[in-house]
Amino acid sequence: CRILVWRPLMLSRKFKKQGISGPKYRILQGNFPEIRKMKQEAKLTVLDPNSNDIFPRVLPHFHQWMSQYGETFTYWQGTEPRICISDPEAAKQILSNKFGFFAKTKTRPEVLKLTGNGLVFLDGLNWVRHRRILNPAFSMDKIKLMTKLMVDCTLRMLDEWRKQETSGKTEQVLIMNTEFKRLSADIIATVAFGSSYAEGIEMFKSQLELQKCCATSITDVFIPGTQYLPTPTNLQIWKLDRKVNNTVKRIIDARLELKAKNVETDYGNDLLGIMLAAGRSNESEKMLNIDEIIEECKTFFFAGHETTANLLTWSTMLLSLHQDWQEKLREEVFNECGKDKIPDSEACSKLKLMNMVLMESLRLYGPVLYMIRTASEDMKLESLEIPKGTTIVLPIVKMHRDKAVWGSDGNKFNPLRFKNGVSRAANHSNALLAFSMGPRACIGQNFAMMEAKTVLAIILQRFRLKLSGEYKHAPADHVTLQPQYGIPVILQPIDG
Ligand code: HEM
Repeated sequence: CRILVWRPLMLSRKFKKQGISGPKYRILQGNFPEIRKMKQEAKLTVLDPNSNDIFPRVLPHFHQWMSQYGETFTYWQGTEPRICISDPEAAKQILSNKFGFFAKTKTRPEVLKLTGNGLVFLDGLNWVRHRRILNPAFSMDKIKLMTKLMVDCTLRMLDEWRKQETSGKTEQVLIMNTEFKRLSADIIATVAFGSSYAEGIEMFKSQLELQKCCATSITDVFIPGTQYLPTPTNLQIWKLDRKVNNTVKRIIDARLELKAKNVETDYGNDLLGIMLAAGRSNESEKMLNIDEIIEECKTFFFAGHETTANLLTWSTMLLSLHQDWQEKLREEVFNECGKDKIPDSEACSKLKLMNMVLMESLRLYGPVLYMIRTASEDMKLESLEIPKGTTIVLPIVKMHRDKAVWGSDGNKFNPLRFKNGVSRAANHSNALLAFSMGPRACIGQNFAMMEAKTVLAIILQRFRLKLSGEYKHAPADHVTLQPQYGIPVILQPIDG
């Protein structure tokens, strides 16, 4: 009674007193029925490829409620009270809070199966311990060493493309989102876990299926306990989870075996090696147990491949659409890396224009659509009083194109806005939240940027890219931002 009726009533009143309202609460369901309906309708639309105004399509419920109730509004995710806030200063206060007052929001069990209960969802001392152990795996020195492996995986993908070429044809059409997902799965499997291409692809396939289950269930009411019922969806989720766990265990066992047979003197200095070494630590604050290692493997596999694949996908779409920028980047790649030399980390760090294009791509088509935090105490946020237990939603898709923050061309593709650095691109220094900010900012940011630059440099050296006439511009919320109908791109060999 308290959760279903009393709390929603009291909280709605508390917010109303502060001049904040939103769609009406419905017992148990909250606003799920409206969210489902609006999302289904939005998915039927197709946008003009030149339009970057994707907010109404991707998060139609937020768009609708903002126009009805104002930029700050409340809504109900089932019985969970949520407040949506788009102000970058408020976002900064939330994300930079070091005392855990804006904690990670508890997530649904099926999402945890997909992402693993690792760094992304941990909180408190557990998070501190994990982050301290894992940080060294992502130092710039380590990432530079990883670049060579990233190159090898990319060249392997190009070999595959060559095999698929139809004889006599110089051009070929590829569905770039699929290609990049496979590639980034291969890269994270090789670079972070030292595993084989086959194992990487197996993880990628199982996680892709799990992601489909999550994308459909996320707008259903969650009743605690139902995750244990043998429903067809749960049976499917359990099966996929078992597959993922088995693959992870095989990868871990292979590494332990190398050490046991004295083929290697330590566990290796990649992410997996660092975690396994922590597994042997005698100091509790430097120690990870085997279950924690398995969960972290799932987390890094998912977070490490899905997001970067999206960055590559949308950047390719934008470069295919903006031929002038494609030419500028190719020229830069030729100047810094040469026409047919394999790019290394040093050359890639000199690609200033490419960096600007990637930032603009992350602004307009960043993989993470919104971030959420829960107030663990009654909190004051600027003039707003946020009651304990309220979930705060930061709608990145909306904030990244806010004309008041980014200027009148907020919806336009203009990489030059980043020419003086990220902090000067808008009228708030933390306006770009693609990698978040503060203590919980993305641990893999440098890794992702190095991977994106390496892969794009190698492709631009060899191909001209053009969008196929089949392309339908339909960015959609599938846990991350995905092209609903894929991104078919025509690749013309440069020397062809
Ligand atoms: C373009 C690529 C990427 C984007 C846009 C991105 C974005 C983000 C964002 C927005 C967060 C904060 C989420 C939140 O607090 O709610 C985050 C956290 C995280 N990311 Fe990334 N990410 C990317 C690539 C990567 C890669 C390559 C890895 C690993 C290899 C990675 C691993 C993580 C982890 C483990 C966290 C949790 C950090 C913590 O809470 O301490 N990400 N990422």
